Amino acid sequence: MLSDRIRTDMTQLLTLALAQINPVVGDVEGNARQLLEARQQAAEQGADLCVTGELSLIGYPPEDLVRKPALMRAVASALDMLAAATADGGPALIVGAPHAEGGKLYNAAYVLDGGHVTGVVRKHALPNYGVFDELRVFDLAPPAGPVVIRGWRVGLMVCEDMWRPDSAECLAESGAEFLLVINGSPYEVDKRDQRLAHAVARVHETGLPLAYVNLVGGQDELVFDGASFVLDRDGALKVQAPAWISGTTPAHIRRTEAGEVVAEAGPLSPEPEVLEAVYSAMMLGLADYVNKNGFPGVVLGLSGGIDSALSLAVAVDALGADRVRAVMMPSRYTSRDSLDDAALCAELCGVRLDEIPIEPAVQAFSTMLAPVFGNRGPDVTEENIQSRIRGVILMAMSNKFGDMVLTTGNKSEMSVGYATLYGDMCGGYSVLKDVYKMTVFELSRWRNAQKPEGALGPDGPVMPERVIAKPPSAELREDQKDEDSLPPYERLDAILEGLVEKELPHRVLVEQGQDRDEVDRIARLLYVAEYKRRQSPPGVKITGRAFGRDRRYPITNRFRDRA
Ligand SMILES: Nc1ncnc2c1ncn2[C@@H]1O[C@H](COP(=O)(O)OP(=O)(O)OC[C@H]2O[C@@H]([n+]3cccc(C(=O)O)c3)[C@H](O)[C@@H]2O)[C@@H](O)[C@H]1O
Ligand SMILES: Nc1ncnc2c1ncn2[C@@H]1O[C@H](COP(=O)(O)OP(=O)(O)OP(=O)(O)O)[C@@H](O)[C@H]1O
Ligand SMILES: NC(=O)CC[C@H](N)C(=O)O
Repeated sequence: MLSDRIRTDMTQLLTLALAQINPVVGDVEGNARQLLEARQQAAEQGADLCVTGELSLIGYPPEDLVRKPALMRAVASALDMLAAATADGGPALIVGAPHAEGGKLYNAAYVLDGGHVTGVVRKHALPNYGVFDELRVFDLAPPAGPVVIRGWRVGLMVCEDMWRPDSAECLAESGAEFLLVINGSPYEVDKRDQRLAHAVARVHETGLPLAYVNLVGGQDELVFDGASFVLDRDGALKVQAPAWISGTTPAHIRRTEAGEVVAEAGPLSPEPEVLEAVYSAMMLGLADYVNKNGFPGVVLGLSGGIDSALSLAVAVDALGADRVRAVMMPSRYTSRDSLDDAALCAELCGVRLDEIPIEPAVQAFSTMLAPVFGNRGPDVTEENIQSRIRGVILMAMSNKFGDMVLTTGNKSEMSVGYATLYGDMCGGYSVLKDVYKMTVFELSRWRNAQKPEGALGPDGPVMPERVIAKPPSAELREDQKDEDSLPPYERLDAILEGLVEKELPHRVLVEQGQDRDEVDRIARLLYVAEYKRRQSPPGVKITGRAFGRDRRYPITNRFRDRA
């Protein structure tokens, strides 16, 4: 190790390994093994310092788990083991872990080197907005000075610390040579631009290079996209690690003869385009949910419609065709086209398709309920019974074979409550929950034209063109079309975009060309459907206003926006 240090000092070069690991929340031993593997890779790349993401030892976000004394005991023994492992002369290791001190609990970065803990930096800025609730479980620490690692004064920060100026300012004033940020930053559309904007601002304020290391992988609704990077002291992007995959990317920080510290050019992975990123988030979110929770695979209802066709494609790409099974459950309203389209989707994706007609169950319920319903005519009750029968069948398949039910509702439907409680809403997880119907069309066209990196599904199309082109229908009554109950999806999604994503007053939407009555009606449906959303399964967060933690409204709520 001594010879390594001398080499580093002589060349004035610090080699970092930006290690994107995929921890499982609560699996301290398994995560510690991943940290050792990352450090091994870093050693093979000749790194002096292996850097991992925020709370890499316990997974992020740990929520109330972090307050369990038994978890903290497991953390302490894992840190002892990891510190001891650094006595071998290999790279120093930065691990994200909770840190208890003076009766308080901090979200911290540990520096392990030469067999010891050589530094602990506590997070100063705790995010408490959107999906984050860190003030609930962690205490705030004052901004800190740099930590010395292998003769370098490193400005170490934890995630949100980079999103405000004070930590970086304090580090620069107290002599940091470069900024190093460990992150648990979940993906959302445009998130990369947000991160870069904050990182560039910190670089410009301090004149220091900045290295940013993120986690990768799915944790319930959140998906961490990796995409770690390094900026030079002028804000130029010098290293870009790949999005969506675990692995270790080398980066070099150099002291020049003029006494400046610069980031050297290294690997630059291309930035995925928006649809590819959204699709990758859905794949990784589902794969990690299913695998980390120990399901053999998933089962879903395949109707011949676009939502279940796209959900099937994502599942096959994420898990492989042999871990996905589909069920067509025709009723008297199911068209020949729907039967054919479902069969074609299953064939294109290479999955097993079972057919279970629901008519016998529909008849049985009709007979059973007739004495109570008396002479009341058919209405939405009978529509929902069909949807619920399908839910019962899928849950029975899940119970019998162990596969998790993949629910298929999209954000447009979940916004206005166009789904049946305990019917098509039943299931364990959803990949479309946070994408509007118009995006479902775009994603389907996109996936038919290309296969994303890492996908396990077919090279060619995943659904016949007709599934994308035909008018959406729930087929719960004769000739039913979604547009009988809802505005066309172009209009519906534009209104929802305004109401949900941008929280615009109705007046502004009307100024943008929307119809006042339609906006008021959709807003009412949005408020009224809150009860359904509270009972809906979790699903991949894609937008900045995912239903659930990002957007919290009361269920019991008489407010109506008149502005
Ligand atoms: N505030 C509240 N808190 C708790 N529970 C509340 C509630 N308000 C109603 N409820 C309960 O919810 C029930 C109504 O909800 P629910 O039974 O789901 O039924 P509902 O929302 O009335 O009907 C479902 C709608 O979704 C459409 N759909 C169904 C299936 C698939 C698709 C599709 O295209 O994907 C569309 C269907 O055509 C129909 O228009 C009430 O009878 C009541 O029991
Ligand atoms: N005939 C069917 N066979 C199998 N599953 C069905 C059938 N009809 C509906 N489902 C399941 O219920 C979900 C809701 O479907 P529905 O057809 O009512 O509306 P949708 O939101 O337009 O969905 P899709 O575009 O998949 O048809 C479907 O995605 C599917 O999982
Ligand atoms: N874990 C964090 O502190 C994350 C918060 C930060 N704003 C982000 O999304 O990247």
